[in-house]
Amino acid sequence: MPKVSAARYGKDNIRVYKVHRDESTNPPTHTVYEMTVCVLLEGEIETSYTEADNSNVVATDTMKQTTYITAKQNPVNPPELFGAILSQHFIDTYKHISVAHVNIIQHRWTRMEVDGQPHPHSFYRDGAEKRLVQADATRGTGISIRSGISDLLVLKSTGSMFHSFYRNEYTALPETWDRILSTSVDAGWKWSTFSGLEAVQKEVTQFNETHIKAREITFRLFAVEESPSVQNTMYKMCEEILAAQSMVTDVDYSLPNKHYFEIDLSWHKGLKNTGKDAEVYAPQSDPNGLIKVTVSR
Ligand SMILES: O=c1[nH]c(=O)c2[nH]c(=O)[nH]c2[nH]1
Repeated sequence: MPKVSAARYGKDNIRVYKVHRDESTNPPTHTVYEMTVCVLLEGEIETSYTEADNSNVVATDTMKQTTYITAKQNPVNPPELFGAILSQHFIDTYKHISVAHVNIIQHRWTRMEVDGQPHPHSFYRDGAEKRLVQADATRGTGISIRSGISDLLVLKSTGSMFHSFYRNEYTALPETWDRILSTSVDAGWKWSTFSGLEAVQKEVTQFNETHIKAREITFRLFAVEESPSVQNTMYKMCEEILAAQSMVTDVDYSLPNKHYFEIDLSWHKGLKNTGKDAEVYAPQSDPNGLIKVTVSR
């Protein structure tokens, strides 16, 4: 007899925008937030699959409406707090729901500078980088949160090496002591499980601080390190984030190695464009290296 061994369902791609208006300035200063939310619920929902029993189905439309109402009635910044409030709501409200998974992708709206002044209500998208939160409320356990960043595209034009790697008859790659290093940063830091919403609220200032710190560590080590490999540089980033925030138990990075190939132009009038003479390179779309790590305390 087959049985449901895992099931969750919900609403994905719930797009939410919220404005905060500070009326104490003239004109009022607006701060805007935009996010894409996914809510997935688990619990005693098997019979909706096996017996067409919808009596235990919280409609995915209800999840969307709940997301809007929760955003209206609560802060959406930091997104970790909003995710915790929203996920806790579902297990508090529905006794047959045991786990609520809330995923938040926060998009960038950076304030414009106009005539050297921060503009009160105009913003621009300064890149594809996203701030991420996965907040999961589990009945009887608490709220687990992973914060992160993704799609942060970076490049350094020197200060990266890759040599002394394993060589055999399948190895074509030459060693290099000076290469271009480019990646799209996807990083996360998992917080030790919060006992409940109050525990999240108590630490609310830590989330934005740690986001800023993790980003700063990523930038600084990427830039300053004489990188011997993607592996070693990402490990050092993890170590520093763990050292910077005692409530973080695990840090993970997933880094594509976006290759830039030298182009030999010597066939054209002996043009020198390799080694120390290399100036024009061919950026590669694919294939790319992909290096992942999780470092735990
Ligand atoms: O930093 C790197 N790590 C690798 O594992 C690898 N493999 C490769 O071909 N180039 C690189 N670079």
